[in-house]
Amino acid sequence: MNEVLVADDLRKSYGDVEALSGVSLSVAEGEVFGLIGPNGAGKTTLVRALTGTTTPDSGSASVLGSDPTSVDRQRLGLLPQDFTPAGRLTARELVAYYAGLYDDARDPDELLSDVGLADAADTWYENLSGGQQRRACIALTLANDPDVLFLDEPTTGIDPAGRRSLWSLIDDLAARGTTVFLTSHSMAEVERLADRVGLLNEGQLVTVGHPDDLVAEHGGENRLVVQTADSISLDDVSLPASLAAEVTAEGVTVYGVGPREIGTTVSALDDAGIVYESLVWKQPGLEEVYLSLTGEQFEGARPTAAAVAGGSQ
Ligand SMILES: Nc1ncnc2c1ncn2[C@@H]1O[C@H](COP(=O)(O)OP(=O)(O)OP(=O)(O)O)[C@@H](O)[C@H]1O
Repeated sequence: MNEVLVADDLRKSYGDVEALSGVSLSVAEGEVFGLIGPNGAGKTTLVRALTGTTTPDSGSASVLGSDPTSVDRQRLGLLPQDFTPAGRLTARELVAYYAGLYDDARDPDELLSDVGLADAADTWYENLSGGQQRRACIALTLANDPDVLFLDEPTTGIDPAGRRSLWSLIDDLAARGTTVFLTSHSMAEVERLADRVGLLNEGQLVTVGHPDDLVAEHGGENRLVVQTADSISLDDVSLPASLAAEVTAEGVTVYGVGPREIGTTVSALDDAGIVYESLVWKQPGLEEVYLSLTGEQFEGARPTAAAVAGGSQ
């Protein structure tokens, strides 16, 4: 594996706040690595340590085999979370300005077209919508056709269609060998883009893995969420032994329901005379992984045995 990014026991404190408490990871060439975690978990601090914009208290980092402060800037792209360029330049002028900082840069109009801003090339940055501004910022980070791209919450404020087109752009970049280090609060974004995901919580990397593997390991069970008009009792519901059900404020949730058990479960509810308004089958995703590993509660976690009516044999 050709390691492009390496963090080794990185620690960084701001006064009493320990933003990074010994983070180690490595990212391979061409990989899209998604970093998730609650507000204040240390994601931006980690990006800053990897890009040489902050100095860790201890530990080490390397990018493309060099210290982040001495790596060839021509090969890196960085979109910070709170980046605001000059407002009284048009989108084209802005991109051309940033392209001018590099020996070898891409064509500004091509960059604007890549991020879906070809029609807004002559609009002042300050007159672009919030989502268009973010897209213009992404175009700037691509001016030098970087080998490694850091995107700190790239699609915040971008509408769903714009977000999807940027996801395709990131896919294309990764397919061409660009290594992408992405932070995001959108689980859908990370699930869609990342080859591997790291969950940072209180300065520590709690888990790292392929999204599917993390979901299988930490995501909990499939469940059938049943909404009923009236409150119900589970006394007469005869479920297969592998399933468990819980009465909720909305009706009943049945846990452990695989695709093959949906029919049996619905029949058991019908046989017990339960009248439902809606039935939704839910599979766990990265959101469930996130919530369970950060210790937050979420609807759909199988409750403790005492609160659950188990199935019959
Ligand atoms: N320059 C700084 N001075 C003081 N404290 C800081 C500084 N930068 C970060 N912190 C603190 O370090 C912790 C981690 O912050 P960081 O911005 O890395 O988190 P984050 O995971 O990126 O959060 P968010 O999702 O809200 O962007 C927070 O408690 C933050 O207040």
